Amino acid sequence: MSSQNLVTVTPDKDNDEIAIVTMQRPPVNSLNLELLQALSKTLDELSTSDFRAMVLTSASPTVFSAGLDIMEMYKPDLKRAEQFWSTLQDVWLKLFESNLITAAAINGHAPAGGCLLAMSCEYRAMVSGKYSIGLNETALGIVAPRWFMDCMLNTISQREAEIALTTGKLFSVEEALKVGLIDETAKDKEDAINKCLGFIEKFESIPPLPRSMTKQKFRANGVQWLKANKQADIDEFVHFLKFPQVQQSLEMYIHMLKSKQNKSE
Ligand SMILES: CCCCC/C=C\C/C=C\C/C=C/C(=O)SCCNC(=O)CCNC(=O)[C@H](O)C(C)(C)COP(=O)(O)OP(=O)(O)OC[C@H]1O[C@@H](n2cnc3c(N)ncnc32)[C@H](O)[C@@H]1OP(=O)(O)O
Repeated sequence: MSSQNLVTVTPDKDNDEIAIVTMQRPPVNSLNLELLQALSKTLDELSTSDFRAMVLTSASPTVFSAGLDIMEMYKPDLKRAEQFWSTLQDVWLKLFESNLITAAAINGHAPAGGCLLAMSCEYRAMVSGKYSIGLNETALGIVAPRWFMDCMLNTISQREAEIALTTGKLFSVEEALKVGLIDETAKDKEDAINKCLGFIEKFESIPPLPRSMTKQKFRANGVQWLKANKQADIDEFVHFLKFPQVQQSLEMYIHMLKSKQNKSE
């Protein structure tokens, strides 16, 4: 699949100022360099378009996004790893600071980088079911970067965030609702999108510029840190990948994912 097809943008059927942005990298929308590049390009295009709002969702029936593609971190080509991390930073900055009204229709699992994308939006409706969402990096033997943490702190309390991150917690849909990691539950993807549209409607009579400026002021802290430390953050990521213990943890995690599959056959 060419990178052009990894993300689709379609106007909402009832309101052509709202973009439905769909990630479609089977099987689980894991965020590899190409999907991140497609997201980055889409966010650029949206920022200069007539769309005033977007709903981020996934074409998978059970997974919003499985987070970063682990294969981008396991025994990586270091030049590509730099480009990968830099593109992830750009996607986060563009989405978190977007002038558009942003909402996530979370139609399935959203671990780690998947949770980051959802938290970067202003509103989250998640389909009920046996899905999970959270920053589970420590469970993989890796450390969520500071700006992942800042993003979670923009969503739930510091105490909940610290416990969740140190334990690598993946919240069930009910737990996520209780701590405020999601705003609403939905019965299916269509319902989740409709709930996001309901959130977007609240801004019908609010002028866009003061709205987006207010949002950006609320979000300035985490953003300023990353903008000032972009290269240092890339260097730290690449350095981190060189640790044998990190590679070992990733290898074990990949085996675990594969054996999980064998068990259910
Ligand atoms: C201070 C130092 C700072 C420096 C920073 C350094 C490091 C930190 C770096 C980054 C932070 C990391 C962020 C991340 O996002 S890491 C990724 C975390 N993701 C996960 O843990 C999710 C793993 N996946 C799952 O749990 C499940 O797949 C699922 C999402 C619940 C879906 O389950 P389902 O049963 O539907 O699918 P399968 O498990 O059978 O998967 C199908 C297929 O996809 C492969 N796969 C799944 N997830 C990933 C992934 N994240 N990356 C790559 N591949 C993935 C899986 O292995 C199967 O592959 P197969 O070939 O066997 O079909």
